[in-house]
Amino acid sequence: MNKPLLELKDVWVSYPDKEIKKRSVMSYFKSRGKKYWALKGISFHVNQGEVLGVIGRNGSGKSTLLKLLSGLIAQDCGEYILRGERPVLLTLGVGFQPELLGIQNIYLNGLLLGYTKEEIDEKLDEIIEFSELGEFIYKPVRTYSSGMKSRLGFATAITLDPQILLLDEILGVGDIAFRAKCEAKIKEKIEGNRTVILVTHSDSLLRSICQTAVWIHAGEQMAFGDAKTVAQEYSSFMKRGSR
Ligand SMILES: Nc1ncnc2c1ncn2[C@@H]1O[C@H](COP(=O)(O)OP(=O)(O)OP(=O)(O)O)[C@@H](O)[C@H]1O
Repeated sequence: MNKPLLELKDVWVSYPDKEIKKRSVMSYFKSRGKKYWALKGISFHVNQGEVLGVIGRNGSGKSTLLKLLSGLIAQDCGEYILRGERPVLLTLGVGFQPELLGIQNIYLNGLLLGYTKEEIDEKLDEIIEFSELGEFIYKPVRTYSSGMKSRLGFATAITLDPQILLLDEILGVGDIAFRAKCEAKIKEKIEGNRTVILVTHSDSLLRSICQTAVWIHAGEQMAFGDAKTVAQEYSSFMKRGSR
């Protein structure tokens, strides 16, 4: 059997202590060098062609995990093994220049994701069609709603087809019809042997499109495995209202 495309082994990630700002100047000096651990010992793997869901409450560390996987930040300790191309992170509105037109942002994002102008030219019509933005594609992104930004970002990243796509709550916005279209496109990626890692608050999304899932709570890994089982554990936990 092939080795996983991506593996984390006991990975820890910290930020400078976020409480420092609130304290006095003296306590700032006393606490210099202190760390806030956003991820504490995360271990999981993703195989080629799998869709992995990352679930957890607000502030649990999901975005931090995606930032780590995309190479935006590095772990303090533990191992991150990548046996493929660097994953491409798609977050809502990140990387958009509000004063540029939608179509210019497609090129900007495409280039930032590492594609050439010719590759983007080739896919441009498909991206615009998928986004369903119509004439808005020739308007500045500052005039877009959050749903429209999400359409543009999703259409660009999914059409350019990276080997590993990271989606940060991108499916939580937009109308039901567009969401269904995105889900269908992700399923198409799975059939095309592409790998997707997506962050969500929705256990039903985990059940419908993910094969495996990781549940993170306050930086700690509560579960990793079959998506339906993890979704079940997460929803019972949420119903109990545990903290
Ligand atoms: N740049 C940063 N500096 C300091 N602390 C940070 C930074 N970014 C995130 N954190 C903290 O790390 C923790 C995890 O944040 P993260 O954004 O990864 O959570 P999340 O699960 O994605 O949350 P949400 O669901 O609300 O988007 C939070 O307590 C957050 O305040």
